[in-house]
Amino acid sequence: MDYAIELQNVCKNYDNFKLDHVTMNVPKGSVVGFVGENGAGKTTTIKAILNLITVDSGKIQVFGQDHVEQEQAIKEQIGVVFDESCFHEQLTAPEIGKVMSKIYKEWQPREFDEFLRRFQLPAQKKIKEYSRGMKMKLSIAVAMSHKAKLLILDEATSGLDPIVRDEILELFLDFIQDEEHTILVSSHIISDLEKIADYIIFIHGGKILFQKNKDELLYEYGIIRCSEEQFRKLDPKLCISYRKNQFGYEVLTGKRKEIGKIYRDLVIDQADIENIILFYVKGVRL
Ligand SMILES: Nc1ncnc2c1ncn2[C@@H]1O[C@H](COP(=O)(O)OP(=O)(O)OP(=O)(O)O)[C@@H](O)[C@H]1O
Repeated sequence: MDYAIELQNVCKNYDNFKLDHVTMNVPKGSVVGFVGENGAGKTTTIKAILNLITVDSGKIQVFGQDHVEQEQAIKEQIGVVFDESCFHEQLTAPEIGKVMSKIYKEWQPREFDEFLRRFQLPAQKKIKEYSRGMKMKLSIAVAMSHKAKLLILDEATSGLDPIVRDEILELFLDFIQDEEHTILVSSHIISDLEKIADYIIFIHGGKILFQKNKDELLYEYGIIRCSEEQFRKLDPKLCISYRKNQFGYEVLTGKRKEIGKIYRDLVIDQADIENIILFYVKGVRL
C-alpha cells in the first residue's frame, strides 16, 4: 500500500506529556480520522508531521520523503487547517490571497475567489472582524486553493454550524474523488468522521491504541449488555473493558462474532466510534 504519511516510533517529550513511540500511517487516497480525548496528542502529532516541532526520535515520511529534508517540497503539496486562524489579522481575504500567491507555486486565484464567494466571506472586512467560523472557512479556502494533494485538518470544522459543516464535508468528499488525494482529519465531532473516514486512528495518552478500517471497526466491535453472572463467565481475552451501571454490566468487545458464537444468549449491540472511545478511556480494562 502507498502511504501519504508514515510515522514510525515517533517520540516527543514534554514536561507532563510524551508522544510514546507513535507508529501510524495514512494510506494514499483515503480519509483518516484521528481521534482521542483532549490532550491525547493529536495536535502534537500533526505538528510533528508538519515539522512545526522537532521530535526526539523516530521517523516521519510524507509522500515517501523525509519530512525535514524535503520540507519545502512537501509543504507545497499539503493544505493545512488548524482550529485557530494563523492569518495576519489586519489583512482582508483578497490580500491574504495575494500573500499566498507568493508562497505557493501552484496558487489558484480563481479557485480561491470562488471559495470566498461560496463561503460568503466579505472581501472588504479585515480578518480581525471575522467570526471564528469565517476564519475557519478562510483557512479551508486557502488549504484547497493551491493544488494540495494532502489535507491535514486539526479540528477544522469545530467552529462551524451543522449546515456549513455538512457543506464542508461534501467538499472533502469531492476532494477525495481524485485517488491521488488524501485527508488526515482530527475531530471531536465523531459523527462527521463516521460520515467521511475510511480509517480511524485512536490516540490515548500519547500512545496509538489502534488504527483500523472504519467498516471493520464497526463490524468487529460490540457492546455486551449483561448481568453480573453473565459477566463473570465472559472470557476476558475476548473483551476490552467494562462499565458497571445500575442495570448490570456493559462490556466492550473487539470480537463480536466470536462472542456471539460462544455466548449465544448474550445481547451484543453494535458499538459506534464514540462508544468505543468512551469504553477505552472510561471503562475498566480487562
Ligand atoms: N509546547 C508544549 N510544551 C509543553 N507541553 C505541551 C506543548 N504542546 C502541547 N503540550 C502538551 O501535550 C499534550 C497533548 O497536547 P495536544 O495539543 O497534542 O492534544 P490534542 O489531542 O490535540 O488535544 P485537544 O483535543 O484538546 O486539541 C497536552 O498535555 C499539552 O499540554
